[in-house]
Amino acid sequence: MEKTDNSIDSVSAHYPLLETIDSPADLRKLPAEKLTQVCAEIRQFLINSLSNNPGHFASSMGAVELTVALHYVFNTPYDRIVWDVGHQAYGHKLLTGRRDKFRTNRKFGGLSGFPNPEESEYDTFTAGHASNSISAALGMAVASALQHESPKRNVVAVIGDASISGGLAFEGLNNATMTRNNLLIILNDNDMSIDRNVGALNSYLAHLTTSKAYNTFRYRLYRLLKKMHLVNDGTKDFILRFNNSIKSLVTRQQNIFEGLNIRYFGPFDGHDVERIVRVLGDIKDMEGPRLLHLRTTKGKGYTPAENDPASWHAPGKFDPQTGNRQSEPHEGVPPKYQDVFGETLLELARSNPKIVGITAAMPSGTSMSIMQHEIPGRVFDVGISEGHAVTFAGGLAKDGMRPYCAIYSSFLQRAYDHIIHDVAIQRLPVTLCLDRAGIVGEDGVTHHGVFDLSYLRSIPGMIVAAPRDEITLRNLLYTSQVADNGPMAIRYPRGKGKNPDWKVPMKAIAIGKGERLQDGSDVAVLSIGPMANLVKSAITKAEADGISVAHYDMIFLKPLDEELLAEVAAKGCPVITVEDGIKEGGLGSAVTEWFNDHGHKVQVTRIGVPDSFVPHGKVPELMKMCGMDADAIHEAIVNAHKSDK
Ligand SMILES: Cc1ncc(C[n+]2csc(CCOP(=O)(O)OP(=O)(O)O)c2C)c(N)n1
Ligand SMILES: CC(=O)[C@@H](O)[C@H](O)COP(=O)(O)O
Ligand SMILES: [Mg+2]
Repeated sequence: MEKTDNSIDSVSAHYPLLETIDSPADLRKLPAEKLTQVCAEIRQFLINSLSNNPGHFASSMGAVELTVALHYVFNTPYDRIVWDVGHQAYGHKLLTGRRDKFRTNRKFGGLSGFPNPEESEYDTFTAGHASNSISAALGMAVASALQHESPKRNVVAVIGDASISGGLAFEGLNNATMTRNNLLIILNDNDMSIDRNVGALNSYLAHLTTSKAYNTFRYRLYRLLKKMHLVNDGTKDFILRFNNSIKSLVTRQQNIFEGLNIRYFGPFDGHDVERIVRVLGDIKDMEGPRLLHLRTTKGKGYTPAENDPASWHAPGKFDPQTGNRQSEPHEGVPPKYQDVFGETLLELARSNPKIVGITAAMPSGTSMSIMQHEIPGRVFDVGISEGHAVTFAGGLAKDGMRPYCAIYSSFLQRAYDHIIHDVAIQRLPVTLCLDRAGIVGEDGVTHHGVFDLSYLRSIPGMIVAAPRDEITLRNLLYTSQVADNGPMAIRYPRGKGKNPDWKVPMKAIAIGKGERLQDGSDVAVLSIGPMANLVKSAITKAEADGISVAHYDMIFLKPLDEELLAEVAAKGCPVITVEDGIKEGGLGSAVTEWFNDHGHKVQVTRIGVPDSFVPHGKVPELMKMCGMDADAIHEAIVNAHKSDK
């Protein structure tokens, strides 16, 4: 495990109460009046630690009180807390025995930046992709009821105001009252996604108020009935309906959750820890699904983050005293791929009025914001709804528009059938722009975009392309709007390219045509995407060893360049395929199948992500671990050459 420079962080600072808490059981020994101090110490710890070893900041800062209250009131880990997305769970990590390891957060071999059941029994479910907590927690609550667990197990889903708008969350809510369960949903409403939160539910939540008088009346009524032993399975529904009618009278609005028969409590101040503890104590033992609505401030307790929560979602290193963030040089530096995408799309949209942009809650992350600023009427932020985003694009394309739908590769996994059913079968000209393709680094196992080549290749009629550099990305984006070729996916990586001078005039690329980058006779390397750069370094080394290597950039995984493959087969030399995706079903598979299907006996070595889930760490560390770095490619060239002799 890598040793971290920890000079100014948590170790040197003093946290008198936090240091006594090695598990939630220690927290529960404290009197409730001490919890405010625990919260303050957690915040200070996060500021000190994350300023030096960066990660997700603002969400965890805003969730401190609810985290402390949950571990204080519930008997974790027996009771389950399911965190949605999981980027707000750093406080939870600190309270559950991982304070001393927090300096390794997001580092290779260190703590995961998200809850991870392999890391701790307190991390009850995989988190990273939004909106799964209600369904997962409901499953756990139902499992507990079916198995008549004793003592009764409480199950809590913690979900943000943006994540609850995802389709999967709605499906969970819809199903929540259909079975016997003891589910509690905590809605952590900070009126923010990563960027501004959007959508009708967001506006609804912003205007949702419940009178104090009503809340007090209901608690008292419930407590009284409980005391009189009148709350049981038979009376529960009646009480709920009675409550709802009173509430409609008092508040003059139908509560959306109560309309679904989920008891609603709130909204309460999510930073008043003692109050949250009291409310949780009151509603903890109620039967049936309940939702507690807490209003919180993203970045709470750190003024720069409160003032600009979007920039402080994951701010990188910063000075804890001033809030100054480490700035990156701009002049003469290669651009980020996302910015090449964003600026090129704007350029194309200026001259093609049919072009529209779609983002699923990631305008900044995908740089769709660039077009959004200049042509807001033609960019749609549809919220966390990758499936809807794709089907919506299908509808737009069906009636004449040219949608560019920019989604992180791993999040697009949520929309697989939408791609097939709502786009590909109808051959609609939707361009899927897959950002963060390949190994992404510190976000880890849930976020690596390594499955897309494989899962898109199997879809009939789908064009699947990956540029090796910024200029090819521009040309592919240009190509996808000049003719109607049906659906096209263009995948590109996280981070920067190589070429500061990328803004050259665009030209169309022939669909399904690769490029010979250099000729050679001993070994042929076929790569796709920016892996071409590593291949180039490996070839330079191999040439120094006296091996003559041909290098082809396939550009398209589908359709395959059959002429190019025939040329390679005719060489009669060993072939190495190189891709930054899972080997099963990707470029290596496609090339092997093609040689086999066309009767060519070619020895193929496949380099790519092995058949396992890749953890978190720096990209070069993970590439090395997967046997995909320049050294591994060089070694494969040398071995292939040897075995051919
Ligand atoms: C399926 C999916 N789409 C997009 C994302 C990227 N993403 C991570 S956090 C986030 C915003 C979450 O907002 P919210 O649920 O309100 O939590 P907050 O950060 O405000 O606490 C988004 C869009 C994701 N993790 N998963
Ligand atoms: C929690 C989440 O899913 C995002 O915040 C993600 O960490 C963003 O990663 P990028 O830094 O690649 O935009
Ligand atoms: Mg939010």
